[in-house]
Amino acid sequence: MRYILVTGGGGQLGTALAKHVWPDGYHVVTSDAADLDLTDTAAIVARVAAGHDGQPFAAVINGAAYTAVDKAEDDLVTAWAVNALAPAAFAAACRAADIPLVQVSTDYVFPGDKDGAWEVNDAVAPLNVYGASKLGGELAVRTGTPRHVIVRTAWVVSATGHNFIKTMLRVGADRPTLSVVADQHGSPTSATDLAAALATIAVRLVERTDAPVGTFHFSNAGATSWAGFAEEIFRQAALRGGPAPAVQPIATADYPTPARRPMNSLLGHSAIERAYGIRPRDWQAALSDILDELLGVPA
Ligand SMILES: NC(=O)C1=CN([C@@H]2O[C@H](COP(=O)(O)OP(=O)(O)OC[C@H]3O[C@@H](n4cnc5c(N)ncnc54)[C@H](OP(=O)(O)O)[C@@H]3O)[C@@H](O)[C@H]2O)C=CC1
Ligand SMILES: Cc1cn([C@H]2C[C@H](O)[C@@H](COP(=O)(O)OP(=O)(O)O[C@H]3O[C@@H](C)C(=O)[C@@H](O)[C@H]3O)O2)c(=O)[nH]c1=O
Ligand SMILES: [Mg+2]
Repeated sequence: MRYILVTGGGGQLGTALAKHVWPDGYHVVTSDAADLDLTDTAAIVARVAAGHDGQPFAAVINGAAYTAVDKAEDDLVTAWAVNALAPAAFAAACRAADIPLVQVSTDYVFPGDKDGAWEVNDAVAPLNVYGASKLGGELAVRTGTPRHVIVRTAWVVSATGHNFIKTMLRVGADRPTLSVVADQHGSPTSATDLAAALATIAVRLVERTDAPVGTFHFSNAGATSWAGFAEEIFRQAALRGGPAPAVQPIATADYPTPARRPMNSLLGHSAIERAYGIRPRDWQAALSDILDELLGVPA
């Protein structure tokens, strides 16, 4: 049996990685905050070294993070502990055990001032504490262990956990109109699709010493704004008897938040397709699967 340690077992991605159908012989071992506190670097190193059921881990996927973007502005130390120092501990432990590490990062490492999609070698310049702390995690992994893959993703959504779809459905049930920013652009990502991509990468890293390493981007295909995303959520929700409030497009300036966010965080997929043959499906199709789970299949 090949055991893969997955952190953030209670989060969107960790849940999807546990549900993913892995190849025969692979088994996911999840950890959550209750059994492995990621602010405790010694505990991280010990956990990776301990392996599972008398065997060393075959790989680690660090799916946990401090993801509360606005709260991070006032909680710098915890954000950096979880998003930067914990990945450093995973890198050190994976290097010592000679096993691959898959680290998940974010579109928020980019400043958002590009016209087209961000490619993997574009210059990073985070606008907020969350993005800066995630960049710290990238640097720790990139310099800490050679057998690593960093996958930047964006706008992660699923039927479980906290995310934009669930917020829109909850708030949309109570209000006739929702104001949503229309000038921030990006690509929504199904946690299920992301999990499948990460599983492909992890298996290849485990089985082939010549598997591509480095930094890649994964999101669902296509681009939208948060307002465009909200409109499509409600269009598809209405087909399932869900809420259908009007979406009022607004400017970022009219929706003040503690953290600044990138105006364009669209991610380019050419690197992950070239290295791993991964081609994401459209975000609207991924959304449809999530709404099937949340609201039922349309009549
Ligand atoms: N959500 C998004 O829109 C995006 C996410 N990403 C990245 O994707 C990855 C997965 O995100 P996602 O699944 O959405 O995140 P979630 O917020 O759904 O889950 C994060 C998980 O991290 C755990 N965690 C947080 N702090 C600690 C800690 N101190 N010790 C142990 N566990 C901790 C949480 O546990 P608990 O709940 O128990 O605190 C939770 O299970 C992360 O690396 C994130 O940065 C990238 C781009 C977009
Ligand atoms: C709820 C709500 C949000 N918004 C805006 C705020 C923000 O610009 C945008 C999305 O809101 P969220 O709270 O989901 O944004 P946020 O938590 O910043 O989402 C980010 O999370 C981190 C973890 C990432 O890595 C990013 O890829 C991204 O997904 O929509 C509205 O305009 N109207 C609303 O009613
Ligand atoms: Mg959020």
